[in-house]
Amino acid sequence: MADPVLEARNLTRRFGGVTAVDGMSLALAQGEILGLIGPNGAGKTTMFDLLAGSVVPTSGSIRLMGAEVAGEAAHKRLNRGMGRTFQIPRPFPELSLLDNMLIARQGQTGEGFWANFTAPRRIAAEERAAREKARALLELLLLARLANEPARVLSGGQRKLLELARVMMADPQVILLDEPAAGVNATLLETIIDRIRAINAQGVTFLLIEHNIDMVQRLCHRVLVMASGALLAEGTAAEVARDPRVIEAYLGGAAA
Ligand SMILES: Nc1ncnc2c1ncn2[C@@H]1O[C@H](COP(=O)(O)OP(=O)(O)OP(=O)(O)O)[C@@H](O)[C@H]1O
Repeated sequence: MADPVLEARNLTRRFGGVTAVDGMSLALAQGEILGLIGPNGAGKTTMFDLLAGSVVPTSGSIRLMGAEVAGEAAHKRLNRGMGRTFQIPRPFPELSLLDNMLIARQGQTGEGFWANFTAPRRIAAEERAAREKARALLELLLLARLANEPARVLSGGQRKLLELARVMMADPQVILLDEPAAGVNATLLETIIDRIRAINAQGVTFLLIEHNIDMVQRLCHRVLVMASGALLAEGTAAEVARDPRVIEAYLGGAAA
């Protein structure tokens, strides 16, 4: 693969005596939607946390847009152009959607104490631009009519949309999605699939871990299957679904 945006090589993570991720490698091509699936306990969440920076690898390398980031904190990866969502989004419940969006903003001039005195006009212009961007993203994620409502009124699926909008405030080139279908009703699931496609069409690359195979089949260009901390199979959703090793891994997991 030419210049992957994100590449993990031989990643291993041990927790005491348990090897959750065991020499796993993957590469994410610019513009693709890659799915990461596997039976319970396969190591998907740990792999995701390693890529996102919330867990440090025991060994191995992670390159983001060519730079080694394995030892770097999650917020630094956001500055480098990679954002993540959480399986259970936790917006500030009493703040409006718009304010939740503005809080997600990073590195604005107004954050520096002296800037308030030395560059008031620049700060005002930045705030106006951020507000416009937040409104445009709420529009893109179909939440514009709720912009001034407190986040607590949102359903599980709408929270996922808000979280995606918040991540987009940082203009990421890569977004890691942690179970975007979990806790989402069928109608909103369609909206989420449609919006991920729309964002992907703008050039954003996605990696998602997901148990909802229907969503994976419809969304992902390519799928990796993990089992026992390592890569078991790779292909389109249809290819991996008929792979006997994959069927065996899922059945084995179900029987355990
Ligand atoms: N913090 C931890 N401490 C000890 N063991 C852990 C820890 N995190 C994960 N594990 C173990 O590592 C293995 C992989 O877990 P992980 O959660 O990554 O799998 P998963 O594929 O995401 O599973 P699921 O689909 O059930 O969420 C499991 O055996 C799990 O018990």
